[in-house]
Amino acid sequence: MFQKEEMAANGTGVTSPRTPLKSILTEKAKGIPNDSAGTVKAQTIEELHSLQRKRSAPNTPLQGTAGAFANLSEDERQRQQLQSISASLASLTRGTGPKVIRGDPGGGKYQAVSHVAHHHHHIEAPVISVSDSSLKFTHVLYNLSPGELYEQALKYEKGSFLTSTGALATLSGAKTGRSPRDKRVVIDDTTQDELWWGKGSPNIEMDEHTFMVNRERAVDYLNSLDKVFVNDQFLNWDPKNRIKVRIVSCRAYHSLFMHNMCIRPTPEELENFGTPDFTIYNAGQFPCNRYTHYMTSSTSIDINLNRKEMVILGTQYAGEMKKGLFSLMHYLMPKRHILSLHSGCNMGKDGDVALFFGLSGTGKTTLSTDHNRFLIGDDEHCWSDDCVSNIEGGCYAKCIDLSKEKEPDIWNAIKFGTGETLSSLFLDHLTWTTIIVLGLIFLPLPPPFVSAVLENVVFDEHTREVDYTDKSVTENTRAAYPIEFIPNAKIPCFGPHAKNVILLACDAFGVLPPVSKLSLAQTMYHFISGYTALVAGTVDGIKEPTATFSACFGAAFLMLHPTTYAAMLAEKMQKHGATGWLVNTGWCGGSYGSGNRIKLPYTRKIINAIHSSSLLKATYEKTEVFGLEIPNEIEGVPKEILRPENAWADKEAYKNTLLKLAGLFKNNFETFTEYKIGEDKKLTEEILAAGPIF
Ligand SMILES: Nc1ncnc2c1ncn2[C@@H]1O[C@H](COP(=O)(O)OP(=O)(O)OP(=O)(O)O)[C@@H](O)[C@H]1O
Ligand SMILES: O=C([O-])CC(=O)C(=O)O
Ligand SMILES: [Ca+2]
Ligand SMILES: [Mn+2]
Repeated sequence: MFQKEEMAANGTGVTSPRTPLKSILTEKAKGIPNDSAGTVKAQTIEELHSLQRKRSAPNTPLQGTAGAFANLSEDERQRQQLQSISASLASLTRGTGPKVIRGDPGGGKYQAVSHVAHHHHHIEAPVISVSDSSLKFTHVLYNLSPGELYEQALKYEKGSFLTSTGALATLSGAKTGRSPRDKRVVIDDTTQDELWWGKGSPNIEMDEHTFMVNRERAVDYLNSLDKVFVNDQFLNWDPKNRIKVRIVSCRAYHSLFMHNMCIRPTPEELENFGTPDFTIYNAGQFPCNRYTHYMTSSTSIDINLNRKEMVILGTQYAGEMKKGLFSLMHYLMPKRHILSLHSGCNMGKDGDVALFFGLSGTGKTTLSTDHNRFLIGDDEHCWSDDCVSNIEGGCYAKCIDLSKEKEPDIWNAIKFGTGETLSSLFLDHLTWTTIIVLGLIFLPLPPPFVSAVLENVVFDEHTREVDYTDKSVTENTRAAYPIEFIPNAKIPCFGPHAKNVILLACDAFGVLPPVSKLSLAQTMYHFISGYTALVAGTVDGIKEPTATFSACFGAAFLMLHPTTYAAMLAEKMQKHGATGWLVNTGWCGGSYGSGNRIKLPYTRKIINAIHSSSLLKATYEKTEVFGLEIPNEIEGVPKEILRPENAWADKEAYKNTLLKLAGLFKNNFETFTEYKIGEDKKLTEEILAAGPIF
């Protein structure tokens, strides 16, 4: 608010010398009370504009709450927060953190809250201004709200636009998918023994020193900017196993993406945030130095588990951050005997939970988002001794050919607005013991304002309507939206143990049946195989479907050997009596090119029959080669598509294709034949026998 003297000022700081004109008599002067609220309490345009925005710091800790810092003044709290961020951004060679200041360098509303922090971290070195970089300020945009991030994006980031539904459309730059070949993991004394290295592993090694070179490059780049975005957020809805993450990035798009995808802390939670468990330095706009050891391109995504850090150089594809954190969870959770899963998850009205495993584009998001069921999450989960919990706070849907009719909930989630939280509705689905065990208290929260980010979509310049069929930028167009945008999301996002484990494969060969019931050994066989025909686009450079095997339906994110996760899954399925299913969401009646992709409404009917247990009661017939149990009928699904050989016109071609695929399975599994799965040798033998026989 302006002071009296400033009110008299004309906005340039100079008091007007003019004598005011004689005022015209108003109604008030005539003795008529003016009860209309029609006049603004401002003397200048600048003052009027200043009235528009009420001073607040929505993401700063609330005053007067009984947190750890409750006795700290607001100033002291802000100072500590800035100190922590300065420490995160510290150059480890110079031994100091940058001078950080809160707010937008462009003169945003936080300018006045600015607070210099020049603090030492790690190494207590004397302050010598060794370079110009230590003289400049880095402005920190800390946990901005979607509205603020919109303004930042629209003002400063080329390719950012408002779409007709209020979602923010952005471009991810040259990369429109992840770059798994450029992912590196630091090998040290611990990780050398703990992690999965070598053939089939996604973990390409990097030494600590090279990591530090890339880290310094990223940190220097970030500090050279006028401003950086900092998000402090959580992973995992299970409060006992929550992980605190800090994401430092240079684009509002990245900050908004992570705001949507990670769990959003309440102001009180933020107050007690403290030191993050893991930090991402996203300097994706800046390339890595190709002269650096291990670099094979200008892109480098580096994870250092010991330092609890990740560095991104040379790619702005936001999915790298999401999946980098998922890799972290694949390391941290098994250490706590919790299984991390690349799966979707939903729950029926009776509390029956289903997991949907599958590689990118096989239908995890599409099929877990089901209007008749409660969504727990669409992509990343943990299965502990207590519950199945979502790791994330948002969903990431493919939106190529998205249609309002086929996927209404996803379509409607691509907006700017408030989410619906139905937390209280779900209380009766969890027993009180579960609630006590989890130590949870549910408080109805006001629905926050949130917003979807649309990546790489094409829209009409004038109407701003998105054309979801347009692949001009990429096939891998995506929408990232907070989970509250799904009307029947189950918040908090966790539920009881899984009853059905659905393995999704998008079979481009068209020989796998649309659905089959699996024995435990078969479930494990197919889980370890992780077959699909990779659908175009998500992994950079792949444009057409090709057969892929990816252990645990997500080898790209595994940190430990696949058998670790497989053994845990087997144990949990056995213990909780879960049934495994293999669902082909890919081709039928012929391979890719001659047959057609199975219609989504049919797949939904199949999934419904699994959920309702009606499929469990069906009669089955075993197929040759893969030995899969196929149901004889499912209501609403044409009988002729249930058995692939009936759907193929050319029976000979079918048989050949089937054998070809079986051969690919066999080849792929060879790597695993020497491993033991779980405690039981019997299970290992059964799994080996559960593959195709020909
Ligand atoms: N029969 C079908 N079953 C499931 N999805 C189908 C089917 N036919 C077409 N699709 C389309 O396939 C895509 C499935 O993508 P989805 O976003 O669900 O992948 P995902 O498994 O969540 O992958 P990612 O891990 O990359 O997010 C959607 O675009 C969906 O419309
Ligand atoms: O990471 C991505 O780009 C999308 C995704 O969920 C996956 O590939 O599994
Ligand atoms: Ca998805
Ligand atoms: Mn995924």
